[in-house]
Amino acid sequence: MCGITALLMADPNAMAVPDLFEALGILQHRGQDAAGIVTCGQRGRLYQCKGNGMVRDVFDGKQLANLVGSLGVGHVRYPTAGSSSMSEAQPFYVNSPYGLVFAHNGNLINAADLRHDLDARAHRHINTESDSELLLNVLADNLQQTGKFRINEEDIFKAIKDLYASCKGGYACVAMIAGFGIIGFRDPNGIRPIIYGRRKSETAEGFDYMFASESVVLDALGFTDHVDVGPGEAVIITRDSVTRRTLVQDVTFSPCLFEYVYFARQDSIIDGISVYKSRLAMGEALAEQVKTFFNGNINDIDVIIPVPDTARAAAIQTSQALNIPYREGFNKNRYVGRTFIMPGQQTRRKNVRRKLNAMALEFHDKNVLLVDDSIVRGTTSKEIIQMARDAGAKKVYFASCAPAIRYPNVYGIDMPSRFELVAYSRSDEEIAEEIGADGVIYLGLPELIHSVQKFRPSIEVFDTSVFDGSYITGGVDENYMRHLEDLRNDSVKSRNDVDSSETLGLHNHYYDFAK
Ligand SMILES: O=P(O)(O)OC[C@H]1O[C@H](OP(=O)(O)OP(=O)(O)O)[C@H](O)[C@@H]1O
Ligand SMILES: NC(=O)CC[C@H](N)C(=O)O
Ligand SMILES: [Mg+2]
Repeated sequence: MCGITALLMADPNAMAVPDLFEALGILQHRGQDAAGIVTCGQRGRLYQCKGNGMVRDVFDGKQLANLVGSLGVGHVRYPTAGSSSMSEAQPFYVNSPYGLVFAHNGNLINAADLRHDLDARAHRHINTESDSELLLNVLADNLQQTGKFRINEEDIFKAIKDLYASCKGGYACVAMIAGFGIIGFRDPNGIRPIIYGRRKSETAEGFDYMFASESVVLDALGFTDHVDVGPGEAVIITRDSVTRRTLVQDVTFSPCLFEYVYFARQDSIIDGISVYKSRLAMGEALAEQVKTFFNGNINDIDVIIPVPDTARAAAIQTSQALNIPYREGFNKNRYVGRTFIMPGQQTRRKNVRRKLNAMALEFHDKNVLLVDDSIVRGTTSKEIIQMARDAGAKKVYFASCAPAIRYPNVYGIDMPSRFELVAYSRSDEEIAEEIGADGVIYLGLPELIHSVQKFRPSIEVFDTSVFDGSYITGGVDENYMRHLEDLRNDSVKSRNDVDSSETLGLHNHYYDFAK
C-alpha cells in the first residue's frame, strides 16, 4: 500500500520539494521500503532522488536543495510486485514521449500480458519486475500514439481511457509531464484512494494544487477544497486549468475496505468517510460480537487492552460499550515502524517483540481481552499473546475488528499467498489454538461493512476480497492465485531481495551524497 503525491505550484519560481518531502513523511505509514521525489525545473528539466529506506533516511538537506522546480511527484513504497530492490523505487521516468514521471499505489493483475504486449507490439523496454513501470509504459505508449509534437488535455484523457481498457487491477496514480503539469487518476473501480486540494499561493496569483493518497497530507500542508478523484476519473492540472473527466462509465465503485481497517491514518477522510469514525463504529460493533461470544456473560473479562497503534480507537469504543476498563498494557517503541508492511516473516516477528512490551501491572492475574484491527499472518497476535501470558495474564482472549482473512490481496496489499494467512483453512477454534489464545472473536463482514458504509450509504460496494474471495475486477481464479503464490511467497521474495543493484534512470542525487 504505497503513498503517492504530486504538487504543482502557481509560482513557477517556487520550490515544490519542501512540501513533497513533508507529504511523504505524513504518508510514511503506507510504505517503509523506499521513497523518492522527482521535480521539474526550468525548461522542463527533471531532478530525482530516490532510494531504499524511510523518508528521513533517503533524503537529507543537500539532496532536497538539489531538487529544484515548482512541480513534482513523490512516492513511498511497500512492494507488492517485483522485489524491494532500489531499482524499483518510485517515481519512475521515461523520456519518450514528452518526459513522463509516474508514481503508483496498487497492483495489476494482468502484468504478464502487459509486459508481453509492451515488448512484442509497442517495442518498449521494461527494465524491472515492477508493475508500476508497466503502467507508466502503457501510458507512454498511448501518448505516443497521438504522434503529436505537443499534447493537450484531450490527448491525455484519451491515453488514460485506453490505459483503463488494458490495465486490470487496483491503481491510484500520479504523473507529471515535463513542462506541462501533473495528473491524478484512479482505477475504474476506485479500489485505491487519491484526493486533491488547493491552497492560495503565497507568492503568485492563483492556487497551488496537490494530489495525495490521503486527506491528512492536504490538511497538514494547508490545502482545502478537497475532492476525491472518482473511480475511472482523471484530473489534469496545469498552471492554466484544472480539468476533470470520468473516462469509464457503468463500473462498480468499490473502494478498499482494508484502508479503513488498517492502512489509512485515522485522521484521514477517504471517499467522504472519516477513518476515525469508522474505527469507532467497528469497536462498537465488536462489543456486540464479544457479548455473543460470551453468551452475554462478559464478567469473565477484567480488562480490555488494545494492540498499538491502529486498534486503539476501536478498543476504546469496545471498552465503553461493554463497560469494562480500557488499559494500555503494551508499551510501544515509537521508533519501530509498522511491522505488517516489513518484508520477511523473520523480520516481522522480531520487530513485534522489539516494538511492543507488556507491562505486568496490567496483566498480572487478570483475564484480558486484547483488541486488534485485524489478524493477517498472526505474527502480532501470536507474539503478544505469549507476552501477555509471560506478564502473568490468567486468560487471554483476542478480538479482531475485521473478519478472518482467508484470501490473498491482489490490489496493492502484500498478502499474495493463502498459505501465509493464519485463518486459511482453519476454524476460529483452530486459529485460537494456533495463536495461543483462550478464544478468538472476529467482527462479521456485514458488521464491518456497515461500520464504514453507514457514513456514506451511497457507496454500495466495497472491495472485501481478502474476507470473501470476491474480486471485483474478475481475472483472479485458482490459476492466478497459484501463479501469485509461486511468484511472491515469502521465500521467493527473500531470494529476489538480495539484488539491490542500481537503477538505470535519471541522474540520482541519492548516490551523490549517500556514497
Ligand atoms: O496478523 P499480522 O500479520 O501480525 O497483521 C496484523 C497486525 O499488523 C498490523 O500492525 P502494525 O504493527 O503493522 O501497525 P500499527 O502499529 O499501525 O498497528 C495490524 O494493525 C495488526 O496489528
Ligand atoms: N503497495 C503498492 O501500492 C505497491 C505499488 C507497486 N505494485 C510496487 O510494488 O511498487
Ligand atoms: Mg497493529
